[in-house]
Order: sequence, then structure tokens, then C-alpha cells
Amino acid sequence: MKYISTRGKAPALSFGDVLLAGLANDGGLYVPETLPHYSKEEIASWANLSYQELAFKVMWPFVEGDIPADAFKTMIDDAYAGFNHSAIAPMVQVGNNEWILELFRGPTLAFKDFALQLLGRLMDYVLSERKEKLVILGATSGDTGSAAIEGCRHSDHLDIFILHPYQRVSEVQRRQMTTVIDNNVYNIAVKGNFDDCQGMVKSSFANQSFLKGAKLGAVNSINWARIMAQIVYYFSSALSVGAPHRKVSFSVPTGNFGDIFAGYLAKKMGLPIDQLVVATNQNDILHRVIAENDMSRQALNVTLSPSMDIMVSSNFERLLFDAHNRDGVQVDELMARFNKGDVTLNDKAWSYVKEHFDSYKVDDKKTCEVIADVFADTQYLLDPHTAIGLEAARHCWKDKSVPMITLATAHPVKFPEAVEKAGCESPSLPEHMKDLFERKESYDVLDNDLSAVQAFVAKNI
Ligand SMILES: Cc1ncc(COP(=O)(O)O)c(C=O)c1O
Ligand SMILES: N[C@@H](CCOP(=O)(O)O)C(=O)O
Repeated sequence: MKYISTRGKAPALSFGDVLLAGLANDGGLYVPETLPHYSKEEIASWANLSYQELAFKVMWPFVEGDIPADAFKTMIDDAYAGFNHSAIAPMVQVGNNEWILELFRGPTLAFKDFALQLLGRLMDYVLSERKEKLVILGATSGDTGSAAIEGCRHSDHLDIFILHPYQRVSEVQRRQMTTVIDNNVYNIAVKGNFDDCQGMVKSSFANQSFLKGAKLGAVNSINWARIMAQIVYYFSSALSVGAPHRKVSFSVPTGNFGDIFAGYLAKKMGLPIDQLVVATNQNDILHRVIAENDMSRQALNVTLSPSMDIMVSSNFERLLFDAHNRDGVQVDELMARFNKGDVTLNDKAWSYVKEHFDSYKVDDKKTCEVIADVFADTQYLLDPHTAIGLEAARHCWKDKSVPMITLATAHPVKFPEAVEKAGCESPSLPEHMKDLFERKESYDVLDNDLSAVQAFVAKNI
């Protein structure tokens, strides 16, 4: 499988090269040149597979040629061995035809584990084959950081630097990152917001001279392998409620547009998806562009769903590439305009976006109400991101005979502030995190300044 850049100027690469490259050297994001497509019969034949077997079926075409089948199977088995439910991504019913897909059963209690447990192993495999090392620079609004650290910390081939916005992640999220005291793990709190952190990561890819010859790698969803691993649970959950013999809809709490983009790809690969609902918090650029064709950048709000406090949604560029007939020149020009301020899409591109996505925005007050109401009705405790997803699902759901699956992207224990504001009791930490608040923390606080961050990285590799 070859991968091409959304801006059309970078060379086409194989899976192994894309995995290590992260961002394309023209500033674009890598996407598969072509997608595999599965017939209804073939998808139906996967109904009784384990999650791991299904993962192999779905992802194999993307890695074939670069990773041997047996090695890939072992990586998949190892990646999901640490999940605390045998179904890996179990489903819970919260209403008539209304489902929650629990994606927080991995070691760091967020959906990021699905991809990052695998990504660390894939990188390790490819780097050891090539006898190379990689410097990982990642940005997090709270969850990617700990999942990436957990996925990469045991590697001899990786040094990992994670930027999080100072005082803007929950305490549980921060401690999950900063209490990992390994020689190859560095946490940096940047006095800025997530977009600042992500901007620094992208600028560092554009000019890597500060690394003095070392190579930079990505763990954010700009890395194609992140998206690839997230496609699997759309298939597993849809199969469990009767697809492909019936349609299924999904509602996805959305920030960087990676998770829902994986759902869009599942649809293009043959999964009969009726609706894909983009659920946002007050940082609603994605809702505005889908509903009103308004892609203007506004100030970032601090919300009770901090992992979605994102204005520059990296993966939206991957969708824009399809919406512009995969013309990198148009995407390059559009992104240049976006970086200067606001942008509207041409009618054709906007129609494409609207054809595939519905959207809804939920504020903090409503988020708390949903957590409280669902708990009162079902005794099921939602995290604030999932609550936004569920509210958006209920608002946008067009055909109630089609099962609606809301992705539960994190465990509520990570967000006690929202849970308590909703009048619920925060659950206790799971056994493997019981002593999280007693563990020693280590992190550096740096100004919102690219050269300070790059100097820190250069000094520590
Ligand atoms: C808990 C949680 N929900 C939702 C999201 C949004 O996912 P995405 O950025 O893939 O849209 C994130 C972070 O990205 C998250 O950590
Ligand atoms: N919500 C994320 C932000 C980074 O998104 P990513 O999916 O591109 O890694 C987080 O929690 O860190």
C-alpha cells in the first residue's frame, strides 16, 4: 500500500516510512492512495471473529508488504492483552436502539490506547529492523500523552517528549503522564493551549534542524497508523448490532477529527453507516463548518471536556482532501488561507462534508445535565466527552430504527470535576492506578515559545 500527502508535494511512501515520518514533508497528512473495499458478504463473515482477529482483517491491507503477517498478528495480540475486558471494546445499551461503545478499557482509560498500544509496537518493530532511533514529539490535551507514554516507554528505540497545556488538563490526566519516571520519557507543560502545543509539533516537523541529525516521529493522529487502528472498532461495534445486514449510526465526541475520520473510512470501506455525528463542546469550529460553512478560528475556551479543547483540527485536512477530489494543490491553498484566519469552503466541498457528517455543539451546563440524567435513568456514569457525544446523538438521530452508537472515549474517573458538577460521585481509581496521587511527579514548565521547547528537546536527546 502506498500513501500520499494531502498537499500533493511530498513523495508517496510505504507504510513503514509513513509510520516513522508522521507528518509529510510538505506539511500535509498521509492518506492511503486507495482504500480496500469489502462486500457485504465478506463483512458478514467476520461476525464471530475475536476483536484481535477482526483487527488483523481490517488493518492487514494497510501494512501488507512492510510488516510480516505473523509479526503483525503478535503485535495485535500483545497490544490488546492489557485491556480489562475480553471483548476489548464492549457495548452497553443505555436506551432503545441506543448504545455506548466503551473505548476506555485499555491501560490509560481512554480510546487512545487502541491505537497507541499498537503504534508503539509497530514503531519498535520497524526501527529495530532498520537499526534506527526516533525522537517522538507529541502534543496532548490530556489523553494522547499518557497513552503514548504507556505505548512507547519500554522501547529502546524511542525518546518521547510530550507537550501538554499547563494547568489545562485534569489532575488525573497530568499525573498519568508525569508520574512515569523513565529515562526516555519527558513531560513538558507549555504555558499555552493545546493548539499552541500542536503548532509546535507541526513546526518542528517542518524544520528538524534543531535535532542535529536525529529523526522526529509523531504519536498524534497526524500519524496515519493512529487512524488505521481506530477503524477497527467501528466494524466490531457495527457487527455486534447486526451490520452489515442493517445500517448503523455513530456519534463521536470530536476534537482533532481523528476518531470520526476513522469512522468515515470504515464507511468508505463498505460498512453501512447511516449517520456520522460530529459532537463538539464550546470549541465548535467543526460544528460551525459542517452546519454553516464557517471555518473561522476563534479563541479557545476552557471547558469541562478538556480533551476536546481544540480549534485547529488536524485531521479535517484529510477530509478536505477527499472533498476537493484529492487535489493537493487546492488543499495546500486552502490550508494557507486557514492559517491566516478564516475560510469558507467552496459549494462542492461543503456539500461533500455535509453529505457525510451531521454535527451538534454541547455546552458545559448541558454536559452536566446529560451526565446527571443518564445516571438517574440507568445508573451508568458517562465521562463529559461521552456525554457530549450522547447528547449530539439524540439531537441529530434521523431514523430511530437504525442503532445509534456513541463512542465513550474516556473513563469518567479521569474527569472528577465534571462528574461532581453533575451531582454524581466520582468513581474510585482502578487498582493499577490506586496510588496515582501518592506517586512522584516529574515535568518541566516552559514558556509558549518554540525555540525554548526545541532547545529542551535537543538538550535531552
Ligand atoms: C476523551 C476524548 N474524547 C474525544 C477526543 C476527540 O478525539 P479526536 O481528537 O480524535 O477527534 C479526545 C481527544 O482527541 C479525547 O481525549
Ligand atoms: N484529545 C487529544 C488531543 C490530541 O489529539 P490526537 O488524537 O491528534 O493525538 C488528547 O487528549 O491529547
